[in-house]
Amino acid sequence: MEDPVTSQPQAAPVLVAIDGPAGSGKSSVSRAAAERLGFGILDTGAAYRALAWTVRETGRDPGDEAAVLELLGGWGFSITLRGPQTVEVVLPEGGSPVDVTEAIRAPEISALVSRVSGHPRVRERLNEMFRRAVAGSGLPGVVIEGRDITTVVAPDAPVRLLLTAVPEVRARRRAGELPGLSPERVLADLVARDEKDARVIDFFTPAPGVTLIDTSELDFEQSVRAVIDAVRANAQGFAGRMEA
Ligand SMILES: Nc1ncnc2c1ncn2[C@@H]1O[C@H](COP(=O)(O)OP(=O)(O)O)[C@@H](O)[C@H]1O
Ligand SMILES: Nc1ccn([C@@H]2O[C@H](COP(=O)(O)OP(=O)(O)O)[C@@H](O)[C@H]2O)c(=O)n1
Repeated sequence: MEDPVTSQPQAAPVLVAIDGPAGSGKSSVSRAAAERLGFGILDTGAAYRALAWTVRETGRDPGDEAAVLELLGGWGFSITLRGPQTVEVVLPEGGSPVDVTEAIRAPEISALVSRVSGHPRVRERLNEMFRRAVAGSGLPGVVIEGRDITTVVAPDAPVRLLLTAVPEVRARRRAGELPGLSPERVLADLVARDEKDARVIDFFTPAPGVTLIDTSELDFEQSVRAVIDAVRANAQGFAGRMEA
């Protein structure tokens, strides 16, 4: 890709890969860290959620891999890599983009998404989409967060982190965002989803070379600092591209 001003080839963005279970702080902590570093952020879970939303909206069977792949052929997806998150999809039959930023966080979508994300060929297609989005972003760096970023999507990223926290802490945090649901129900839903997701990818154990950050005892600001410190500790060769 060329720099539009200088016409020189642009350097590929520095990648910071972050994985972790539900409620570990991946989205919120990674976003705050990315903003301070002057990097973009790609929330891959939002893509799986948007796909699950589309599967539901179009009445497809989430357990039918061929049906989900067929849908992907005509599916449009876009997500902002900087600033407030906006997620849009274009349905396979076309039409204007639909803003699903809020809708994809609904508990019905959380309950459905593991069925859609469990299909290996669907994962391959989304992974290609993630790599293209990052490579063509024109940004100095991008934090990519999800479940298999450190191991599958960007195993060669110079910074690879696994964020975690004990289930009770993660559920308490998530319950704070879902005031209509009891903490017990939130914990049960979160543990059930982690179990389903963990059948496909191990996001509890750091792979070789991945730094584990346990945020159970850290508040939000301490967690952001821990991520930035870990990025700095691995920043040989790209320190000049970070703002923080
Ligand atoms: N270390 C922390 N201390 C307190 N609250 C946190 C911390 N990390 C995340 N949170 C809050 O917990 C909730 C879930 O975090 P989120 O980033 O959505 O997790 P994930 O993306 O891993 O599911 C959010 O409301 C977030 O602000
Ligand atoms: N890289 C990823 C990211 C998300 N996912 C799936 O997408 C779902 C939603 O991801 P998310 O990151 O929004 O979930 P939370 O941790 O925010 O609750 C997960 O439960 C997984 O099923 C995945 O399979 N691989």
